Amino acid sequence: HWGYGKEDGPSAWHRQYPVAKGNRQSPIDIIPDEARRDSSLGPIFLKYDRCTSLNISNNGHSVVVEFNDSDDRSVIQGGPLDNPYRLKQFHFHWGEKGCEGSEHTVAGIGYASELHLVHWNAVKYKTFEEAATAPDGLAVLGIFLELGDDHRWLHMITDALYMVKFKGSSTDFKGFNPKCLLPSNLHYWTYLGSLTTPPLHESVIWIVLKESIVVSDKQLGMFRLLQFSGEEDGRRMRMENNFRPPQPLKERLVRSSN
Ligand SMILES: COc1cc(C[n+]2ccc3cc(OS(N)(=O)=O)ccc3c2)cc(OC)c1OC
Ligand SMILES: [Zn+2]
Repeated sequence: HWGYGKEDGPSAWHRQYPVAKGNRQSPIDIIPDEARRDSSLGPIFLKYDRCTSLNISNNGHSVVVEFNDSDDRSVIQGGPLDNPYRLKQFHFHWGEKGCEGSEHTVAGIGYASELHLVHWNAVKYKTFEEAATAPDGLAVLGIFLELGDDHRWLHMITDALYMVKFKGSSTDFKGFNPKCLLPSNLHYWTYLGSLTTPPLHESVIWIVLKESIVVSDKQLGMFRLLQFSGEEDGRRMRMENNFRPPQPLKERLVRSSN
């Protein structure tokens, strides 16, 4: 199975997932000076007020909070999107030290972590699975985390991590609204890309926020208490460095909101 180690990590994924060498892979290094400012790109709107979080779980690659996506109660819309996309889950990627851990980089600079809010096009497709294989099926909002003071709301997630320490563990996680994890400014870069983990489907409209949020090293350190491995697995494998490095931009254009 795939992972982030030497043998099963990102450089080996192409063997089982040949699309890893495709033309619209993610993440990428975003170069602000080369992004095209596009006046037709309006603001994005995050309508999360009626969102319903369900559970938090450890899937052996990250910690994931899933939402009820049976109707349009929580959606992202506007910006490069032709219609609303439904929030399905969010998860994080992080490193073992503060200078790397994000998946996207900005002019070669990495952040300590990156939050992905995964949405799917329920107008055109019947299920997440179907959308996940369509070129306009998913919209993932990427938010950079940098180190500084404690984030005032992140404790709501880090306080629950001890309950999902091992791969395959899950627990109720109701009443969490990810709006509290957004930066004050929603200016963004956008480009066409892929899932950053296997199956690496080239089905993602990426929206990466320019402004990062600030979390403390103590808070991020709590994520490193998670394990890649299951409770019964002999070898303990601390969950860290679960990020894919930037992929070739190929013929793509990165656009910038105003
Ligand atoms: C619920 O069924 C699925 C769950 C998942 C779970 N999943 C796997 C990998 C993912 C990678 C993601 O990539 S990222 N890091 O770019 O956000 C986002 C959501 C993901 C969700 C994937 C599927 O097919 C792609 C599924 O349909 C079979
Ligand atoms: Zn991700």
